[in-house]
Amino acid sequence: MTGELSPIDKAKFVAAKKATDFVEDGMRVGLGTGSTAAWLVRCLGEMVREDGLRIKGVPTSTRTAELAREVGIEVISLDAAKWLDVTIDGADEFDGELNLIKGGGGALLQEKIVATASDQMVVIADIGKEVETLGAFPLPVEVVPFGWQTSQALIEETLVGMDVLGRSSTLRMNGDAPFITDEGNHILDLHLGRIGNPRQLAMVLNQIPGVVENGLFIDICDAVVIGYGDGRVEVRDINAGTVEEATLDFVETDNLFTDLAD
Ligand SMILES: O=C[C@H](O)[C@H](O)[C@H](O)COP(=O)(O)O
Repeated sequence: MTGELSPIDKAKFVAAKKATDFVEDGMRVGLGTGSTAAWLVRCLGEMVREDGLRIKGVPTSTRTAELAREVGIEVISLDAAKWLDVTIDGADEFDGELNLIKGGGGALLQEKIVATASDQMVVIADIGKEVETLGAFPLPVEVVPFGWQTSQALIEETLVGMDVLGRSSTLRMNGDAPFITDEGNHILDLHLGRIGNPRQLAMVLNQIPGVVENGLFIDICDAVVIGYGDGRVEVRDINAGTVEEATLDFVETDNLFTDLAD
């Protein structure tokens, strides 16, 4: 892809670019999934090819694994890495405590496993992902295909006792067929509107038979790099309690912008 980027792509790009500050030579790095994470993979690939950065990447989806290999990043499995220095990933929503909704692209299971096996998780996002209260974005829940409608009914029943606005859910589709995750499961999107107690909901959902994992990431994220369409970035570190602001230049190269992942 060449030419002028939209403000939202600029915001995603500068967040991803700034987040490369968290990556040092020799690190084992968890590579997220989605359009923002794709920018990160491309930026890291460029650093590998042009600056000699040596990293081992653990991808969170087959899509990211393909892109990482394509841009020159050495890819290893999580079991080979055992533990990661940092994972950098996108999010669908983040709140003031850096709790997240993830899974809009269906990769939440591998993403949560990889993020929790890391010393640090850094989220990269455009400013539109920040919310006061999680829940406007439908919460993805990964369920096994066997008896998924029973799991769905149990989930909706469980939501009656929860601090949420809505309780309906829909099976995610891919055209005419159910969406299938990398682990061969389905995704139910929960239309909750507002999640009053995300910590409680995350625990309760995972007790329901058939539920594999949910897209609430509680106390997992350490820092967020927020991008704006004009090139500004803000790095909020929840542990250090610091906020850093900067402005990045756009350096559009064919290397970085060809085959932009969706
Ligand atoms: O399953 C997908 C992931 O959780 C993504 O990181 C999330 O959906 C954000 O994606 P994007 O950067 O494309 O908005």
